[in-house]
Order: sequence, then structure tokens, then C-alpha cells
Amino acid sequence: QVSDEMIADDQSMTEQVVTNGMGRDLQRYSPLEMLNRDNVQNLVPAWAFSLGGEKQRGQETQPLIYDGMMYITGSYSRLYAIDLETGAEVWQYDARLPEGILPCCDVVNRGAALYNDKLYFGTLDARIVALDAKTGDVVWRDQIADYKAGYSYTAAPLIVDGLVVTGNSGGEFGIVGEVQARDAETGEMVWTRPVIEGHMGTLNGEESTMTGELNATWPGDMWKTGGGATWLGGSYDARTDTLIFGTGNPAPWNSHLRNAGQPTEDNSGDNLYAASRLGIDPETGDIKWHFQTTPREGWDYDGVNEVVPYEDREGNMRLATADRNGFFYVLNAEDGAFVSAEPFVKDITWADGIDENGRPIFNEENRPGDPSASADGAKGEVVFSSPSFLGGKNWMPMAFSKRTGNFYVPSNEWGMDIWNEPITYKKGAAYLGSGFTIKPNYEDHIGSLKAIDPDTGEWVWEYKNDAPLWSGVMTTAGGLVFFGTPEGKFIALDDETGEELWSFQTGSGIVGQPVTWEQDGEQYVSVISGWGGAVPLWGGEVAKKVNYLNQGGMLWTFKLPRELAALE
Ligand SMILES: O=C(O)c1cc(C(=O)O)c2c(n1)C(=O)C(=O)c1cc(C(=O)O)[nH]c1-2
Repeated sequence: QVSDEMIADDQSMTEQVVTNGMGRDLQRYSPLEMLNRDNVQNLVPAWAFSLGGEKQRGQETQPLIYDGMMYITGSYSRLYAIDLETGAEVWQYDARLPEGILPCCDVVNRGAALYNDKLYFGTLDARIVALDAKTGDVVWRDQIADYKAGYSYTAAPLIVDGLVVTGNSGGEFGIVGEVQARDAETGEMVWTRPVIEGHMGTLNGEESTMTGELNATWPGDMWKTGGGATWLGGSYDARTDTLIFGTGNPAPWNSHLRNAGQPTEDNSGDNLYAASRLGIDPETGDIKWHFQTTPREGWDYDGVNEVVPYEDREGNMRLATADRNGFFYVLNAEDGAFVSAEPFVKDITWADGIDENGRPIFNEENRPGDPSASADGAKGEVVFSSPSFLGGKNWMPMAFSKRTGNFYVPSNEWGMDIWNEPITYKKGAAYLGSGFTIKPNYEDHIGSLKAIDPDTGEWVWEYKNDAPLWSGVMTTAGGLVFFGTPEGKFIALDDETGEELWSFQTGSGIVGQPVTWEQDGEQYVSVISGWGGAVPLWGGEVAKKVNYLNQGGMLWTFKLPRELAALE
């Protein structure tokens, strides 16, 4: 049984990985050092596991490891239980999706959660399912929202105080972002927190508090379909007992329809709380603080990227997040107050920087134009903006190293031509009001893994990759940084220099999230391979450039054999 203590100590308990993020602070750091810079060249495959069938694409899962088992989710809302010793399948669960699901960005799932004797995972028809971890039998199942209205769910759930806490997806369909907390045992709803101003939360079945202030930052009824999907799930800072969720783009993309196209004296076009980070009370669902990365958002710069609690070199409790908009933010962990923001990509054109209050210094001429100002009203002025709407960084998680004190950030150097068009809301239909073409900013690379000193924002080193990076990163006390590439390589770098020390060709592009653990005195590393996610669907010319490999669905497990650990 996975206890609250095991969840709280997941980072230091090296024989298990029971949380998404290798700890609910999502540091993705392992204190294991058996495998290290001196012996990583001896890392060899132990076993591999195919997800089987025809559903070979978009494998974004992070494996969970507990009690001799590995649990992975697969694309198309599948979950597999695998024997950790042999790599043999023990059971599998297929959610059997209905026709007409509407995930915006591929049929992905990013992982499950473990608590007591159950596994929890989300499905593309916007459900949360609790399974018996031993048998795979359904214990309870509940609907998060209506998939016919464009809702889906791709994130890993988060377990806090006996609650299973979920986000939602659907920002491209004019849904309303929400965080929900259910009793993990029974599935009963405890609270809900819609994240767009004007909507009511609930607590124990009763209406609780309104989110924000009705119409304070949205014109007319636009808040009713305001987007802000909480589609990456959240983190938990135990030191302040705070859930931290990011919120996606406001809907529609066309900012001129949301009073966000022009600066206003009272910031009434900010469209709270889209493109923000929210600190939420796990007991009541109340918002404790908010920090909006992109007020007046107009480029699809979702604010969902993971927020990582950490201690800086002076012992301050901080939160770090690398936003789609290209800036790496440090916030105060107590109240989400702005501390600093520095660019983590080379070319940012939509803003000249971030001011001392954390607000962007907008470059107004790089905001896509208002179609209603054009001669026929059909298309606004086309502008070039960087980063592209897929972001300086997308969902693929960065890692913090307790060894170096640096963050390791998977980033992409690309921009886009973007324009606006008229659009009206229609249930279950795309609600963008924008068009775009992504362009690489450099000939020789789009992907760029950077080691970033959070105290200064300085880039310690950069590892360049031809294709856009789309996999999670993991650090270890052995001085290693693991990640994968769309070209199929699973790579270990030196955390101090960025030098490539080891790599393995996995056969398909990697968009998964690596983990490591200890078993019978030996260190193991796993990652899933299977190209997919938003790049092949939305990347246009860039996507063609990276179609090197076949689709896939293979979990690879590597180990450092005992007899090779001492060999250099
Ligand atoms: O607004 C949303 O609801 C939403 C959801 C998702 C998702 O759930 O996967 C993505 C996005 N937006 C998105 O903007 C995006 O770039 C994206 C990339 C991916 C992916 O898995 O590669 N998902 C999503």
C-alpha cells in the first residue's frame, strides 16, 4: 500500500517512484549515484515492453515503480502493469474511448497516480478512473466534464491529503479550466475550482466562492467560454501546503475579442486567471495567490508549465517555472510574489522584458492585428512572433538538481507568423480565431537543453538538437542529466558541462519522461519511446523536418549491472 509518507518522501525513497515528477515538487531529481559520470557508458538495456496493437504514437507517460511493478499509461487512454523483474505484462486496462473525442494535441496521456491500493488516471473522454493496482479492475470512475464540449484530460492526477486532484484540457474549444478534488477512496467530489473569473467554485456539494470578480477583466459574456485549461496538472508545495496549478491560454486566441488587444488603464483586458499560476488551498479549493505570466495574452502562451518548488542557494523558498512565453520566472513560495524573470530562449519578440512587478513590457507591434480593422474584416495584420505558439518550452518537464542547484530546461528556438480572424463560440468546435505558420529561428537547431542558474538566470551551458525537444528531463546525484530526442536518442549529459556521455537509439521519437530507481542494489533507468504530441500535428514545415522515424510505443528499461559499476 502506498501511504501518505511514501508519497511525501518519494524523492528520497530510491526503490520506488510513486508520484508524477519523482516527488510532488516535480524536481525530477534522484539522490542515486551508483550510476554516475564515470560509469554511465556501461548502462545497458535490461528489457523492453511494447504497448502493442496499432496505437503506436504519442507516448508521453512517466512510469511509476512500486512493489515489484511498473505502471505506465499509453496513448488512447490505456494503462499497463508490468513485472519489474522480467518486463512481462501483468494486466492492462483500455478505457475504450467513445467516437468524437476532441483532444487538441494528440491522443496523449502523461501518467498515473498511486495511493493506497489504487491507481488513478485520466482519459481523453474527460474521465478519472480508479483501478485496483493488483488486478486492474475498476473501483470507481467519474466524469470530469463533457467531452462533446471539447473537454479531455491528459495530465497525471496529483494526490494530496487523501484527495485525487485533477485538471482538464480543452482550451482550444472555449471550455473553462478547472481544478477538481475527489475523495481518493470513494471518488466523491470534495471541491471544484473553475479558474476563470466569474465562475463559482463548490465545496462539499454547495457553491463556495466566486473565482475573481465578475467582468473585472473580461468583456461581456466572454468569461463564460474563457479557456484557461489546467491541462498539465499541478505540483504541491508541502512547506506551504499549497497546490500550484498553471492555466492555459484564454479563449479565443484572438485577443481583440477579449478586450486584450489594447492596453487599458485598469488592466481590464488581462483576462484573469488565464495564462497564470495559481496557489490553491487543498482543503477548500480557494485561490491563495495568483501570478499571471501573460496578461492580455494573444499568442497562445498557455501558462500551464510546471511550477517547481525548491530552495535557492541562500536558503529561500522559491518556485521556478519556464513559461511558454520564453521567460524563466522565480516566485516567492509563500505568496507567489514575483522575484525575477530572465529569457531562456534566444529570441523573444513579443515583449522587451518583464518589469519589476512581473508584468511584460509588451512590444505592441508584434501582437497579431485586429481583423475588424482590415478592409474586408476577414484577416488581421500578420506579424512574426517568437517564441512560436508551441512555446519556448511546452509541457515537457524541466528538472532541478540538488547537486548543482541548477535547472535543466528543455527549450525550443522557433517563431511563427501569426494572424487573427473572426470567430464565434460554438459548442465542440475549435475556438481560435487565429492562423499560424511555425518557423525555425536557426538553421542548425530548434531544440536546446539549457542548464540555468535560477539565482541569476544565467545559462551555464546549452546542448543543441536539430529537432524540437519534447521529452522530460531527469537529474541525478551521479551528475547526470537524462532526456530524449525526436530523433530517437535517449541521452545522458554531464550536469556540469553538458558533454554527451552516453546515448541509445530507441527506434522512435522520445516524448516520454524518464525515471530512475534502485532494485536489489543496482540502478535502473526507464523511458518510453513513441513519437507524437503537438509537434507532428501542428508543426507544419517544422514537423516534416522531424519525421525521421516510424511511430512507436516501446518502454525501454536500462540498468547498470553490478559487475560493471566499478568499470570506467
Ligand atoms: O489548452 C488546452 O487545453 C491544451 C491541452 C493540451 C493537452 O491536453 O495535451 C495541449 C495544449 N493545450 C497546447 O496548447 C499544447 O501546445 C500541447 C502540446 C501537447 C502535447 O502533448 O504535445 N499537448 C498540448
